Amino acid sequence: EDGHQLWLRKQQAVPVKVVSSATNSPVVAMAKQELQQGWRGKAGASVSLTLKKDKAIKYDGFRLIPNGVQATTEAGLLYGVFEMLRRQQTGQAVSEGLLNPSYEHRLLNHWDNPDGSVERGYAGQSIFWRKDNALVTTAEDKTRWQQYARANASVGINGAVINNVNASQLILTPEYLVRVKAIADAFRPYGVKVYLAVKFTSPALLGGLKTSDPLDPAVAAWWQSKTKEIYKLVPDFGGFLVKASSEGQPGPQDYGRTHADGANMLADAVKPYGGMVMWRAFVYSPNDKDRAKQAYNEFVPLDGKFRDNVIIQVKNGPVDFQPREPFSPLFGALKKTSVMPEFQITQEYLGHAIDLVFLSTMWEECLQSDTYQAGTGSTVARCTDGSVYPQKHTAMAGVSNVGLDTNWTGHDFAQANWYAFGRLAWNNSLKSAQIADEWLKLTFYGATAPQSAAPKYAADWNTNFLAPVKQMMLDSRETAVNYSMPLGLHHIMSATRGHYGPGPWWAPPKMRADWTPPYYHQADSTGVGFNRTRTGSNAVSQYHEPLASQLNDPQTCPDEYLLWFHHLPWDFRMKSGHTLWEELGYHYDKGVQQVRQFQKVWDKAQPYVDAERFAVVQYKLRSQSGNAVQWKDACLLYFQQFSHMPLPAAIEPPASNLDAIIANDMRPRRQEN
Ligand SMILES: CO[C@H]1[C@H](O)[C@@H](O)[C@H](O)O[C@@H]1C(=O)O
Repeated sequence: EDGHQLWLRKQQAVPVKVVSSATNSPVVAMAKQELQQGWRGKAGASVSLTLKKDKAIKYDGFRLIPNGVQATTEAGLLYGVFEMLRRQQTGQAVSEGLLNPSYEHRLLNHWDNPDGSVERGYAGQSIFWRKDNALVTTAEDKTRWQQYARANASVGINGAVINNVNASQLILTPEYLVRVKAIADAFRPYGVKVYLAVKFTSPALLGGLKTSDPLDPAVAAWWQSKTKEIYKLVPDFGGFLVKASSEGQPGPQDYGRTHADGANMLADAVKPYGGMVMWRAFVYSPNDKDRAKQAYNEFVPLDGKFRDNVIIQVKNGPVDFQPREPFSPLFGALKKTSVMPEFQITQEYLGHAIDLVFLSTMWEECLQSDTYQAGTGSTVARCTDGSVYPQKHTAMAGVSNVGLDTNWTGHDFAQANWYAFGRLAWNNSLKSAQIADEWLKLTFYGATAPQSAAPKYAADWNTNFLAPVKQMMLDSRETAVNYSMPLGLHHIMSATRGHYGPGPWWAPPKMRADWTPPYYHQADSTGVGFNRTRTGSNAVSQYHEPLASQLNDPQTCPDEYLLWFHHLPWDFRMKSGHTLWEELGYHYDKGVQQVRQFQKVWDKAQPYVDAERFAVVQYKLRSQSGNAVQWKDACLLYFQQFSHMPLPAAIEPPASNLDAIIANDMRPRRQEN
């Protein structure tokens, strides 16, 4: 029951009078309802909701004023109400102040397919689409979409792309568009807009055209009429998201055109309605053998060539949502083009719905990385929110982890990642510690005791639950890096188990060369790591100075990125004084020890958590602990074949041998990349 309600649990609210000068639109009505359901301030207080011109308020931001909220948009009022309630529920003062969002568009991307499956989804089937093209909207669908939209609104998320970027043309058929409209109708009172991912060859596939060449007038006309059809059903439709010329998806390059040609053609179609095009930079291109360099090479020459309602959507790192990557150099490269970060909330490479990993620290690390685009302080956050170079539009996207599971996200703690994404999209300088603190209080405070419990409960809860569990969350991502891909290792996960668990040894036959080991780790008797320095692929040159030189030199490259940028001998002397080989061993071992520590923390948390969630999380931590051992043993034994060195005596000896581990990994399974 509690888990189902996410961080929005039923409150023991007290009466409140709401005074509003705003017309009673659906959004304003929702703001009132939330106040009445959740008010924990002074009983009988009166709260005003005021719509008023105010130059200091940006986008759908708001002001907290004495006893009320003031905004320029209805959504701003709703966000202001949620902010007041959050503060009441987490014991913070509801002081006055101006709160503006960092980004204009704060979106979830759902990789949901028309058949109800979710690509890289670990929380059950899609909440939007069902098997067998069942497109009739049920009362249950509607309720679920409303709950989903409400959760989004409570953290400021104002848009959702409701289908997979590996898009099917089906989504644009009249039958599917009817359901798109139903979803948009359910979202609207919460200020959440619907967007669609589109397949570039839809004009040929659906419209029967001979080509989908973006410069062909008939193709542009097809998109214009399709766009008109969509806006007729969904007048506030947000726009299109496109994955083009990547992983088998068609794109403008199939017709000898550029990404700009493709994006602009779609941008022109949605422009009259105020729509946006989010064009992904996650491309594969023959422009360089080093995959990490390709997006930059592809898009930098196009800077300034995009319409002003196009945003280039860039994954946080240059390869692919690995447990740790340096930031994508594109963030610091585009000056005349709007650029936005894409984070992955679903844990494709971070233990699916089994491992407890709080991703906020990873996103914070990326947002706070300095690109030096316009001198010191040009962080990724500032390069994307328009503070370094002005951007016509700003946005942030997160690949959602939501599915039909009763707790929405598979792992109870994965709810925190949805929450954290929203909070960071609203305020890109928030600290993960604050986000974890809020989420834990909202989600768990009083779960096993009435919330009005004696002060003693509050004190005990803070010491025995909040402090240790928060620390566990804050340490969890580094822990996952330690037991899976420390020191800059990347893309060494299993090819047979959907990227879960270790697999530095093998890829299915005929797999792309850049997915086939040892492409990413380059382990041999001379050492390990990918040489991206000036003597190697020279990916370092895509970064600005002084960072480029810092990364280029193994003596100054941070340990976290060492093997991302360098191929180093096994006996390379680390800053710690250990050899590289020893250091690897210590990191893997530390990761294992850390998960065991998490198990202890959670065991002690038992009195404060309802039995069901306690047991499930406990069980998952046990699996995670076993999986961490597997990662450690597999990777150390595998790399030892090349290092020919003994493992440090202080680390736990492997529990299994390499042959057995590999045999287990290669057990026939459905092959996935
Ligand atoms: C939607 O496809 C995904 C693919 O499943 C995933 O393995 C990879 O990380 O990224 C792709 C992308 O981001 O487009």
